Amino acid sequence: MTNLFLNQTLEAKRAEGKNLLIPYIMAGDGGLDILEERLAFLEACGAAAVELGIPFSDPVADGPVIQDAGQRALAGGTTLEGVLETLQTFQTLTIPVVFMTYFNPIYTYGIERFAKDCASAGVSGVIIPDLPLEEEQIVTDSLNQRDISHIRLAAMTSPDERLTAIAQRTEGFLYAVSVTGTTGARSKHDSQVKTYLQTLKTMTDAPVLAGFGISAPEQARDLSSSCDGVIIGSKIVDAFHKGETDTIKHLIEESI
Ligand SMILES: O=P(O)(O)OC[C@@H](O)[C@@H](O)c1c[nH]c2ccccc12
Repeated sequence: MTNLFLNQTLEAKRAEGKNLLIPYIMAGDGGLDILEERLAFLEACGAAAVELGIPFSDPVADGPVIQDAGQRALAGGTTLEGVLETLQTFQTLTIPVVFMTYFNPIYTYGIERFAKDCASAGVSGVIIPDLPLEEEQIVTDSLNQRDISHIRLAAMTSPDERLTAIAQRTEGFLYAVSVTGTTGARSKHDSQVKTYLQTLKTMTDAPVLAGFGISAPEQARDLSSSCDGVIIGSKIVDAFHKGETDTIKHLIEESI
């Protein structure tokens, strides 16, 4: 089963006529003791869900801002175990949290144990950027048994046939990677991005969110007009690190 809390929350925001906005933050950047406060802040700003990164030593798809945040989190002693334990201590999560983690930390932790602990920590979904469709079943089955959604990523370079398979299998939402390359703010997107987003919309009933390279409300609204919303990482990670919470509030409020 897919995660109802995530599905219903996204649906409710869409029914209000809002664009979906999912901020990415790195767990443990600034310490795990501020995580609860950050989730509450993002929810109050109007975020639909939060994508929580698990720091990893070899983050192949991360750009420099996210890599640095990961290094800070690792230096502060953040582990997958610690993140799960911290989430367990929170009363109830009133905003859906989805993990963004490479496969290696899950494998090391133990796939079954990971699914079980995510469920008891209230994690709604998981994004695993380096797990190809052909290899995913062992993880997907464990997640689905615990009602955790496996959110798939679509790449602009994939042929239509593969995109269709990804779009049909995705749970919760479809993460439409909207650049070729790593994460990080960019000032503009390829003109083909909107066509790609519209094509993905025809392939699935799940919400489609564009991510990578989005850092301004105009950009977010522009891309959202071709799908259901956007994911913003580097800009938000950087603003939290600098203590610029007003920037985050403004960015979210003006994007949705
Ligand atoms: O930072 P950006 O360009 O706003 O992109 C979001 C991104 O950071 C976040 O979703 C993410 C961080 N690491 C990833 C690895 C793969 C896919 C996605 C991610």
